[in-house]
Amino acid sequence: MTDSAAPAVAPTLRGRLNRLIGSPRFQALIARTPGLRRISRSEGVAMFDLISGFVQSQSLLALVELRVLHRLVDTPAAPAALAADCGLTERRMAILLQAGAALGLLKRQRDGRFALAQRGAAFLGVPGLEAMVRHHAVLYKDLADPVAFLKGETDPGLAQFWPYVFGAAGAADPEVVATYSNLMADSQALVAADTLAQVDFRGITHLMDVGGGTGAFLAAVGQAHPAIRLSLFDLPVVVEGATARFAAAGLSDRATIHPGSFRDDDLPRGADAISLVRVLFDHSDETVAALLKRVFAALPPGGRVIVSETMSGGAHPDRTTDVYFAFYTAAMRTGRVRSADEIAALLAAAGFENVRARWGYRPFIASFVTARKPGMQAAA
Ligand SMILES: CC(C)=CCC/C(C)=C/CC/C(C)=C/C=C/C(C)=C/C=C/C=C(C)/C=C/C=C(C)/C=C/C=C(C)/C=C/CC(C)(C)O
Ligand SMILES: C[S@@+](CC[C@H](N)C(=O)[O-])C[C@H]1O[C@@H](n2cnc3c(N)ncnc32)[C@H](O)[C@@H]1O
Repeated sequence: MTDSAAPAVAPTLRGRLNRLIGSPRFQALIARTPGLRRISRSEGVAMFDLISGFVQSQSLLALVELRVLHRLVDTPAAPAALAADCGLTERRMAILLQAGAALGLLKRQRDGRFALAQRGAAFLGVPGLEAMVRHHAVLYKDLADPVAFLKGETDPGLAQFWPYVFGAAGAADPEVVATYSNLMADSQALVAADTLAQVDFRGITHLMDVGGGTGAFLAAVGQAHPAIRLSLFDLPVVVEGATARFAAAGLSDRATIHPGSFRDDDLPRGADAISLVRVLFDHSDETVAALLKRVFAALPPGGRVIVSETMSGGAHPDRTTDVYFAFYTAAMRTGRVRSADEIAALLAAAGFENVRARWGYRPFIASFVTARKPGMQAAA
C-alpha cells in the first residue's frame, strides 16, 4: 500500500486492519506460518482468477467460434487433426486445447489427444449458451477501456445490438429483431424452468406475459399448467414469431397474441396475473414506473404480478449479477439491474401490496418478486 502510507485522517479499526493485510511483511509472515499459509495461497488463487477472467472468457470464445467442443462430442482428437480442421497451426491449437482442459471443458488423455469433459458436454446442451458467448464479443469490446466506459466517454456497441429498448420505433428491422428474439427465446428455457420451480402459479387462471417475446415463456407455462389461459403482449414485429411457436406447442386454442407497445398503449384486461420476464432491467425507473401503472390498471382486484429477471444482490452484492449483468445493462444504456428491494419499492409505488421476493437458485438466470393488487383475491 505505497500511495496510502501516510493517512490524512486517523484510520478506523478497519483501516488499520487494511494497512496490516496490505503490508508485504505481514503477507510474507502468513505465507510461512503453518496453518495460515493455506489462506495466503487460496487468496492468491482467487486474485489470479479475477485477474485472468478475461483471458478465460476469450479462450472459451475461441473454443466456441472454432466449434472445438462440437468436434470432440463423439471421439477424442489430437491437436494436429483439430488444427487442420480449424485453420490453426498445431502449436496454437495445442495452446487452446490445453487451456480448454485447464478450464475443465476438455480432458487431456494420456495418448496426447483431447476429449470432451463433462462440463464441455453440458455446455453444449444449455440452450442458447453458445450464441450468448458469441455475442459477448460486442460487450467485451465495449469494456476494453472500462474507465472510459464508466465515465460515459464511449459509445457502446451493445446499445445498438438490442433494437427494441429505445422504444417501439427501434424494433423496425425484422432481421435484426429475429436475431435478437432467437437469442432471447433460446436462453428462455432456463429462465422458465427456474420461474416455474420457484414461483407459485396456483390459483392463476389467465396469465398475460408482457414483453413476452415470441412466447417461449408462455409455452413453458402452458405445458406445465394445462388449465391456464395465456396472453402474449409484445411489439408487433416481435410477436410475429409467436403464432408458429404456439401452434407447434399445441397451444393455439389457449393463447391470444396482443401486439402493442407498453410505452404507448394500455395493456389488455382479462388476465388475473401478469408476468414481466427479463423486461424491467432493460428500462429506466421512469419507464418501469409507467409500465407498472399499466400492469396495475389491467389487473382485477387481487390480481398478481410476477417479476422474473436477474437481480442485484443489493445489501449482499452478488458475484454474477452485480458484475456481469450490472455492466451489461449499463452498456445498453437504458436499463439497470435492480435489487429485489428496489423492484419491491417500484411495485409498491404503483399500488401493489403483499410484495414477496425470492432469490433464484441460479441468480445468473433469474430471481423473483411477486405482488398483488389490493382487493378481493382472484378466484382460484
Ligand atoms: C451419469 C454420468 C456419466 C455423469 C453424471 C454427471 C452429471 C450429473 C453431470 C451434470 C451435468 C449437467 C446436467 C450440467 C448442467 C449444467 C447447466 C444446466 C448449466 C447451466 C448454465 C447456465 C449458464 C452458464 C447461463 C448463463 C446465462 C447467461 C450468460 C445469460 C445472459 C443473459 C443476457 C445477456 C440477457 C440479456 C437480456 C437483456 C438484453 C439485458 O434484456
Ligand atoms: C429481454 S427481452 C425478454 C423477452 C422474454 N420475456 C424473455 O425473457 O425471453 C425484452 C422484451 O421486451 C419487449 N419490449 C421492449 N419494449 C417493449 C414495448 N415498448 N412494448 C412491448 N414490449 C416491449 C421486447 O420486444 C422483448 O421481447
